[in-house]
Amino acid sequence: MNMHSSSDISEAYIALGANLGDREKTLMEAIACLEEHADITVVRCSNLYETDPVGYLDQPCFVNMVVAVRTALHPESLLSLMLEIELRLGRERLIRFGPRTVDLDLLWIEGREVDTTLLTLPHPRMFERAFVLVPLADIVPEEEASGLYASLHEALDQIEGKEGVRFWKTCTWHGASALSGN
Ligand SMILES: Nc1ncnc2c1ncn2[C@@H]1O[C@H](COP(=O)(O)OP(=O)(O)OP(=O)(O)O)[C@@H](O)[C@H]1O
Ligand SMILES: Nc1nc2c(c(=O)[nH]1)N=C(CO)CN2
Repeated sequence: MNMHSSSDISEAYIALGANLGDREKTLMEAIACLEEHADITVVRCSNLYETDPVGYLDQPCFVNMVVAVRTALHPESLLSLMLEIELRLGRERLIRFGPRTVDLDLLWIEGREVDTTLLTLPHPRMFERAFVLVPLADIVPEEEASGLYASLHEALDQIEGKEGVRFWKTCTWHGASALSGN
């Protein structure tokens, strides 16, 4: 039995990044893993951007994107699923801000502010990062009630480093069947 009523469902934004291996394939696999979960529906995907590394410079360019999901999961459960997906896809934590097969960051959940040792929402560095804001702007609707649209565009107007974020490809995500070939 589904224990969640539709009023428990909120929209969440998740940033994805990869700079090792087949970056696009890994990002599509990460989206498939999210969608596989019974309580998550991926509703929008940004374009894919190739981005210069920020923070730790001696590493390959990243591919970054953002997805919007609708979910009945609590924020902490969503985060632990995201960490599990990173591990499943081969992520190792070696250098802070360093190279990674895949990274999933929980950016924003409508109406939720969290500040615990495991989770901070909104993500504390999201408004400083062009590699997050540019793809996020692809998929946040202007009528977004929470004010995210306004905050994001205000930050985007002022932020430096947008030239390090280059459109690469449109997203080819068309549901899990697209990956399995079914
Ligand atoms: N909003 C959030 N999204 C993802 N992780 C978060 C968030 N808030 C707190 N964390 C915590 O941060 C820890 C480290 O995350 P991670 O290794 O992905 O950091 P990072 O990618 O190196 O740096 P950054 O967080 O700046 O992207 C996670 O284990 C998680 O508990
Ligand atoms: N361009 C880019 N740079 C980064 C990224 C990322 O996803 N893209 N992630 C980091 C770790 O949080 C550190 N630096």
